[in-house]
Amino acid sequence: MNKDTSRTQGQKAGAINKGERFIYQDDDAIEKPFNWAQMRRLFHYMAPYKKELVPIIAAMVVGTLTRLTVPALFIWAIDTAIRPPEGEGEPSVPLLFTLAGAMVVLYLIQWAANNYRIRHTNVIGQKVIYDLRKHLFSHIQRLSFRFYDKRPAGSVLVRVTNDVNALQDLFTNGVVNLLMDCVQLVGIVLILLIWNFQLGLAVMITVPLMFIVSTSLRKRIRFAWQDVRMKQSRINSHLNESIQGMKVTQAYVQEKDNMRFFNNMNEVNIKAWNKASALNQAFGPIIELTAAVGTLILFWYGSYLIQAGFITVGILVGFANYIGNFWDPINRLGQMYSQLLVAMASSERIFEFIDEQPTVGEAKNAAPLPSIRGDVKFDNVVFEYEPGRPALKGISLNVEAGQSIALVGHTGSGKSTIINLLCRFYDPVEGKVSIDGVDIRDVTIDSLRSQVGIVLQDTFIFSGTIRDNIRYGRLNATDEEIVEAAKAVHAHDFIMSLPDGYDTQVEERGNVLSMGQRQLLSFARALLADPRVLILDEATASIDTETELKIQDALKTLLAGRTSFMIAHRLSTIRNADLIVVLDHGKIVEQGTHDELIASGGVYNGLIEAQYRFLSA
Ligand SMILES: Nc1ncnc2c1ncn2[C@@H]1O[C@H](COP(=O)(O)OP(=O)(O)OP(=O)(O)O)[C@@H](O)[C@H]1O
Repeated sequence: MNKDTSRTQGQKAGAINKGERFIYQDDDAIEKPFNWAQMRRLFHYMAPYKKELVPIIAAMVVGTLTRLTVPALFIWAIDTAIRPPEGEGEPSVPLLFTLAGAMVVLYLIQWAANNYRIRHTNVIGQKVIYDLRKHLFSHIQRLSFRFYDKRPAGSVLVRVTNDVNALQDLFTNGVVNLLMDCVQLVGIVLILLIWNFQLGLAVMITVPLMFIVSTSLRKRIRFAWQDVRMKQSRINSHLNESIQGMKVTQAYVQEKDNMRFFNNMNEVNIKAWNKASALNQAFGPIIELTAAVGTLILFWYGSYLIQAGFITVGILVGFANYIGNFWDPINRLGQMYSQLLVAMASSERIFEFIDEQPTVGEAKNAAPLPSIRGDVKFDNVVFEYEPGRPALKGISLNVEAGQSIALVGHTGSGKSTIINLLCRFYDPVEGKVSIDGVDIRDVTIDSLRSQVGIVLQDTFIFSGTIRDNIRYGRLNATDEEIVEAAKAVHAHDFIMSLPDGYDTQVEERGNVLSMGQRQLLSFARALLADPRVLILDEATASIDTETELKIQDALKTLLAGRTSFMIAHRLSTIRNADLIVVLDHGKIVEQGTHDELIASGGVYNGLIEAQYRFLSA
């Protein structure tokens, strides 16, 4: 069973149980005191709506003032129209009716003002949430691969969805209610103290006591909500992984085990939620008890003051009325405080992402990379994903524009890493990568990546039409250009055989398409983008000879006139390359053409022989 380990910064609460199949690392717990700077930062998102807030605040002030005026009319009615003190006139029914009419008018004004306030704060709240989510998403899109290496997709998802949603209440009505309650409280306190200072103090004597008790609850509530978010994040990470890996789960009949694991997480989540919710609820009874004691004091001390002739009956009724209105905002402020704590926990998690800087940053004076020819140079490049474990150990490579390079080597030898550096998904620890003699760290990332095309082994198909998927290569391409590109890579025929041709809807990841078809689509996408440098991670899955021939032919079209780097698995692709680079444990151990390398009888020759042996076995 999970232990709650989410208390200390940097502490990983990840391991579920020794020997469990899935191990998730929770996000680091973020432990900071309630901090106004962070709240100010959050409220900064409301700044663009300052003007729209003015009439809302005006409505709030009008609503509060009318609410505060009504008890004053009660006192007037009792002390003047119903039971005037001896010698100060007679009871007056017309005055009573006038005052009742005035109260009705005040109630109507209050109703209209509240209506306006609620409707418009909701609209502004939604806009703020929209902006915050947009900011967060656009920021995480810029974050480097290192950021994603460390986090399961589900935990990133939770911050953009759940954590932002958790701020919804705060922005839709919390902020304005907070202001309203503060104004109401200050108003009531002033009125009570002015009417009768002693009685005012006496009924409010319980307030400090309540604050002392509730303060001790605050810290626990904050941690409890933070814990809930972490447990939810863990569920989401698992869910995300389970859905992605559903085929494997079913193929290995792991549903039961998966279910057990999920139940376990679900249970832990419910417990965390119940704990936080119970702590939250504790505020209510504390307020009620304080209110009851306050009322007792009012009637006990108030009766004494009436008897002693210090106050009138009207004042006592007025006090009772105000006191009724006094605990409401205090109760709401207590709840609001919990809401603020929830928002605090979520905003900490959101700002943690927003403050994350891309490790692959853009130099201050980065200029756009001019149109390139396609000369690529690796200059003694050293790289490590994790400190002390170099994945590339001094790679030097000189590639002329238009050359095709095949990267070969055992699994884990560093082929993909070379490509990751060329696209600047990571930066080298030592040495440099340059294109046309320009260090790629000195140019803007957009200008670099828009000239370096990449076709990945696991071709990503987005949900949408086939046409949209090809157009992803160049968004302003015309329909004709799309068809032309598809024809050039032999994708046109299979596309036309689909029910709606280019308008056929494909689901996320393109599950309805075969491996070969997905490859051809990605070739069309790359051809449309027309990059000078093309990177190709060749799919290893064996496909039928006819598709293989089509792919070979499509490749020829795709590679013509470009510098290309291929992580090549097919012998035909490797053989046709201008230069074969053989990697082993992060080092280049051989390079040359196919014939040269075979003749030298080294590592490459061994790899090819092994492949032949495997095929003929
Ligand atoms: N994101 C990562 N974080 C940490 N280490 C990594 C990461 N990606 C790769 N590595 C490590 O870096 C080394 C080189 O990996 P790389 O992916 O470049 O190999 P490869 O030659 O492309 O392998 P394959 O043919 O299996 O795709 C390996 O030891 C691998 O474990």
